[in-house]
Amino acid sequence: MVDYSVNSSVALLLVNNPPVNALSHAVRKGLADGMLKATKDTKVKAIVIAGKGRTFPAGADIREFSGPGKEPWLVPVGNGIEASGKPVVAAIHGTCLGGGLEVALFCHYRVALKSARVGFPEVAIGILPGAAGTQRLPRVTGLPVAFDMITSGRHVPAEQAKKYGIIDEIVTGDIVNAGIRYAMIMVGKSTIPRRLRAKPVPDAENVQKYADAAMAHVKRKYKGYEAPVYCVKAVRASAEKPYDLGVENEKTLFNVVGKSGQARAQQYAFFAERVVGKWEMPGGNSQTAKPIPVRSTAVIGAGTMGTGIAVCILSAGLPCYLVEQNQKFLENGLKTIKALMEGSVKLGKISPEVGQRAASLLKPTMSYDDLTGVDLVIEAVYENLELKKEIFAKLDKVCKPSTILCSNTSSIDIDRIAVATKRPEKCVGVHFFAPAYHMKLLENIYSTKTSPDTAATVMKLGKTIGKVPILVKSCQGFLANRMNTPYGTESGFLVEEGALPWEVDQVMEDFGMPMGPFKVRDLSGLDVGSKITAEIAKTLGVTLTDETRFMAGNRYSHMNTVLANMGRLGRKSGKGWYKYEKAGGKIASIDDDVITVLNNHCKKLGIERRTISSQEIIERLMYSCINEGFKILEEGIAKRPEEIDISWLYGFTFPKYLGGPMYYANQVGLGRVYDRICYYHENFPFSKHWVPSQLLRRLSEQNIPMSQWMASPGARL
Ligand SMILES: CCCCCCCCCCCCCC(=O)CC(=O)SCCNC(=O)CCNC(=O)[C@H](O)C(C)(C)COP(=O)(O)OP(=O)(O)OC[C@H]1O[C@@H](n2cnc3c(N)ncnc32)[C@H](O)[C@@H]1OP(=O)(O)O
Ligand SMILES: NC(=O)C1=CN([C@@H]2O[C@H](COP(=O)(O)OP(=O)(O)OC[C@H]3O[C@@H](n4cnc5c(N)ncnc54)[C@H](O)[C@@H]3O)[C@@H](O)[C@H]2O)C=CC1
Repeated sequence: MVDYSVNSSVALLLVNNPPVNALSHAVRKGLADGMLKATKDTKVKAIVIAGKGRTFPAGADIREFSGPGKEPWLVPVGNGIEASGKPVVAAIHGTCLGGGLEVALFCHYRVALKSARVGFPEVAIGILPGAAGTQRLPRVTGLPVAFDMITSGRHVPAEQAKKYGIIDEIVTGDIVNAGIRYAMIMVGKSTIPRRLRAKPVPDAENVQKYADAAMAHVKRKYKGYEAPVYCVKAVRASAEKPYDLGVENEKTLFNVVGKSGQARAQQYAFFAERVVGKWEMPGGNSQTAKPIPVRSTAVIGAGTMGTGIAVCILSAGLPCYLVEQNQKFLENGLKTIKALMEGSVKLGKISPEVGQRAASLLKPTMSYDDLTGVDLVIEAVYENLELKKEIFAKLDKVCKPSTILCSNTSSIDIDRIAVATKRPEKCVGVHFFAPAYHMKLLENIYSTKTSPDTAATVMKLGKTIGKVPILVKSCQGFLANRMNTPYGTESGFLVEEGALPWEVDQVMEDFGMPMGPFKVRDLSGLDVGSKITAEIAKTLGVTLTDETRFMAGNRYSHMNTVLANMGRLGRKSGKGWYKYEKAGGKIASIDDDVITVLNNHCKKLGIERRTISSQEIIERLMYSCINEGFKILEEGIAKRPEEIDISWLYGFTFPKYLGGPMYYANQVGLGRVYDRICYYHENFPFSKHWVPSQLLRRLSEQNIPMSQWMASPGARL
């Protein structure tokens, strides 16, 4: 795991643990043994630590965190490195993260390729740097940078890291050779002044000010997450305690936060994100399918979604046609894209060069004939099957035979659109989430005819444009919207039965959702929901009135439309489920008028309002969705619970510290969740979403935890 060699007078400790050279037990042992050997060998005058293959160690082996762990721990290994009288150089390429950066900070010198990145991403997996990183980084960078890097987990490019003092020199060429050259220059120099443990933390007297600011920041930005709070406490101690006590304190904090449910959930989410990249569908999978190269693209429709999607594509440096039917909409769309790109540059999401290049990559047009040569088209016009079919038929005629035709439809079965073409195998759904330039989920949808190569192409495109792509089978609403539907429906029923909108919102925000369901409705507009309901009613032949309580035998709440009909459209009209400081305002406050409307509505319907507990609110909103999630698995719409959890984490900003709704269900206990679903089914027989999933029933009755079920696909159904 650590290859040892001596090159003239320099010993090389080359970590060899693909793919990311994680600091597993064998690597730690290899480093300790290598240091011992190099120290004893009188011919060795300096030592280089580097990584073989793609990277310097990218951190501890996260999989080891679920076991008891084994000595040697990283701190004693690091102490051995630091105590060496022979200069030790970390030669860094790729990603030097977490424990990897801690190893580098134990070394006396650090050189890096310009393309390398360093960072402490532990906070993202619910822990803190536990091998003295919280004590050593502040001694190099000072407190503000250390607080920022450790609580954000951001990866810092090598040149920036050099400015912070983390990297001593940017080198070129082969990293091992560059490390050895640098080490030879350091031969004979005392290592004592390079030992970070003995250095003071700069500006330590102002620790209170920096720590308070950091704590206020993390409590606001990472509300509900425990790890950032622990990170602040650990870094703070670096300025308040002698080095060894600071390290002890870090260990104590690490042991608490590292054993928390949040850490386990966040580590599950880390691996779930990687699992969904290994997709499978009838006829192929991520290993066997071949994506076609995408060098040019087009987006049809310059509305809300089309412009957002174009921004994603342009930010990745890909050329993009933007096609509209209406000149004014096209001009407005271009203005939106320009503003969004400028905003991305300002926020540092893209470089100014990429921002400038976008102008030449974007090709607005009103003519489909320009699209002959593009590799991939994304349609984002109104949600209307006939219109989408018309566009797909047109694209099928003008585009070259290899062009992949994608639809951003939020609900229409892809098969129903693909029939309009002679290339159904090249038709696929690519469902972005609003705002498309911001939300990380890309829900790719295969139809009965989509080929694995087409699926591979959109999965790869997702990664290229910085999204987390998942692949699911087509059905009405697909995975994300279908599963999320009971969340909205049940919140509507809860306010009819006695809860107040702000009570429901508060409970769900305390649960961890960034915004309660009624604030979300106000944000997207009550008219939007009301129009969708009206469309469904039309299809079902139902005439909606204020007294309507059922649609096609299913319970229904008309309250949203009642408010929308009063002109209460949400934020945009200054009133909705809440009232706002002005039309377009953002500050929501409780509105007594809504209570009056609700009371009148309930009186009309003969509903006696009652007190509803927080527990019931969470169960009704979450368990109804979880039940649907199990049906989605039963039907093979998603292959694994990980696809479901990722869709909620990145499509609906479900808190990562709960892992995702399916992981959460497993934590609650599938038996309990199933029993409560049965209870609600008995009490609310007219809501289809409470009909218990058969898969959940089986897992619950046989007492099979989801983790076991996930690990043995053969046991599925
Ligand atoms: C209280 C608990 C008791 C526990 C006892 C043990 C105590 C030990 C004390 C430890 C004290 C030290 C503390 C410490 O050092 C903390 C850490 O270092 S935590 C880890 C920090 N590092 C990270 O979080 C990096 C995570 N990885 C990434 O961000 C990306 O993988 C990376 C940027 C490195 C590369 O990205 P990319 O090229 O896109 O590749 P993939 O992401 O697809 O990864 C490829 C492959 O590698 C697997 N993998 C990646 N990182 C790790 C890792 N750190 N451990 C294990 N495995 C890792 C990844 O899952 C992929 O494999 P698949 O098989 O494909 O899933
Ligand atoms: N708005 C949202 O939050 C989300 C919407 N979607 C889906 O994305 C699609 C687009 O939705 P929005 O962007 O919200 O709609 P939108 O109404 O903002 O924009 C649609 C645009 O398409 C243009 N258009 C219509 N016919 C056209 C044609 N024949 N050729 C070229 N352009 C044409 C219109 O002029 C309009 O500018 C829909 O299918 C919707 O269901 C998906 C995810 C989220």
